[in-house]
Amino acid sequence: MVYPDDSLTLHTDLYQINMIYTYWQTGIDQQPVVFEAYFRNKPFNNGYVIFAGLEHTITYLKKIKFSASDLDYLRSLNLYTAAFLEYLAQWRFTATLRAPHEGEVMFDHEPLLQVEGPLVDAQLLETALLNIINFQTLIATKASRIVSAAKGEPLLEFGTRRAQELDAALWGTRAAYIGGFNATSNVRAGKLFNLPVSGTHAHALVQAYKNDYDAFTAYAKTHHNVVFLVDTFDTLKSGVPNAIKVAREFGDKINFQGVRIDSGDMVGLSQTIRQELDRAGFPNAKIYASNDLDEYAITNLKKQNAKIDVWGVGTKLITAFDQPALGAVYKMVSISGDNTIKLSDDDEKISTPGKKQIWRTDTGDMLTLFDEPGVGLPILQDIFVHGKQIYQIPTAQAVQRYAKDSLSAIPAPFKRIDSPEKYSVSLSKRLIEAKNTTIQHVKNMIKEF
Ligand SMILES: Nc1ncnc2c1ncn2[C@@H]1O[C@H](COP(=O)(O)OP(=O)(O)OP(=O)(O)O)[C@@H](O)[C@H]1O
Ligand SMILES: O=P(O)(O)OC[C@H]1O[C@H](OP(=O)(O)OP(=O)(O)O)[C@H](O)[C@@H]1O
Ligand SMILES: O=C(O)c1cccnc1
Repeated sequence: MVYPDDSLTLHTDLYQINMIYTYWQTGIDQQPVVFEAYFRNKPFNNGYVIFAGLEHTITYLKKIKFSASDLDYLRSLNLYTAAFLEYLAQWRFTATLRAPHEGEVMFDHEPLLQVEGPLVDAQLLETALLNIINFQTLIATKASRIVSAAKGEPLLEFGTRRAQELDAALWGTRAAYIGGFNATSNVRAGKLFNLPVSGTHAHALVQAYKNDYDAFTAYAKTHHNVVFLVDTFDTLKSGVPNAIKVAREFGDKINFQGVRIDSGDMVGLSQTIRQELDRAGFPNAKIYASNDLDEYAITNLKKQNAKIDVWGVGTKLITAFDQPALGAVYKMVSISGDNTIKLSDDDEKISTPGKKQIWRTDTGDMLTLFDEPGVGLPILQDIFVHGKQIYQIPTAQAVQRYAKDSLSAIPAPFKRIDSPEKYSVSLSKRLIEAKNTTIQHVKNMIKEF
């Protein structure tokens, strides 16, 4: 079924709407609250994350309201009164959203998003906000690790065919770009986000012409800046010699860029291919490689002195193969000016109450109460104020640059992809006091009950 007025407003869990119904019936839906999103464990045992998802968050919030078909659908559930549906029809987003710059380096327990406003607004948004930032931050972080392993060599994002459906491919490749990838093979992502697009050709081209020579010749006749895929039948006996033959025959006409290998022993093959290309007079031709690559495979291949210049990475990046979810949660930290907390037997899971700010200094980050004076750079900034967008979305290029600069300000030991040192994130004295007071307060409440 396609609804002409479909919206993302119902992209939420049913329980959010059920809670809003209760808040509304009991008259607390407009109480001022603050919710914050944060994660407890850094993914991939990495030392940091790259915050991503802000652009999608903004486009989601800009359009959020219940459409006629949204309301018809809710009516069909027979869970709510007509008066409540009318209330939803009139509802508009009026909260304030704070977030770090997209591309900012962030750490566990730091607010990635802060929503301040009516309880109804903050509650409705939880699911979609977490859905967006959990995925994109995860992929940008994975990309950043792969970029670190490639040590400045170009990285192409090839993951669309293996991504978890269309949206994940699209926003995932943008996140990969923020994390430092140079280009994507996804043409729609190129169009929508103005990302550089790039690509070679597949085995099908060689199969279609039945042999390497005819395939490369046909491709060379129709393209400039060509990269030939040389491993369809036999890399060294057919693919590489025919690539060289065609490159020589076409000369300047095709601006031969190099060859891609996608199977076999990438170390031995790349070393031999390098010698062959050099000997044939193509010392500037590059060797592209792809095939289940990630930061570990790239590190391993480099250690073995593989002669690879350009890395194509798909599946393991776009699916965050070794850790498919970032566990950011979204917790209420204050209601009607009172700090509030979620207790747990597990100390790690006790939330830190109060609306917060993050301050970055040379010696680490400090979380303070929002209005407390801090030292260093404040990380959370206003994105929407009372429902109005005040932050302009930068270009993807600017976000990528921001991520690079943000990362270069963090000392190397915290950025190792293997066993990084733990970056210091501390709580201010006032925040610790607020936490202890709130815990004591809740314990007294339980005792009285
Ligand atoms: N010399 C090497 N050292 C370490 N890893 C390598 C080396 N050569 C290839 N790899 C990596 O090993 C993995 C396994 O490759 P595998 O042998 O399954 O591929 P293949 O059989 O050659 O190709 P395919 O099955 O895709 O046609 C790939 O991720 C590849 O990038
Ligand atoms: O390996 P990835 O990191 O996911 O990169 C994308 C892969 O997509 C293509 O393969 P294709 O779908 O043709 O399958 P293949 O594995 O048989 O080459 C390409 O040749 C890469 O191998
Ligand atoms: O352009 C390529 O080489 C490419 C694109 C998508 C997937 N694998 C390879």
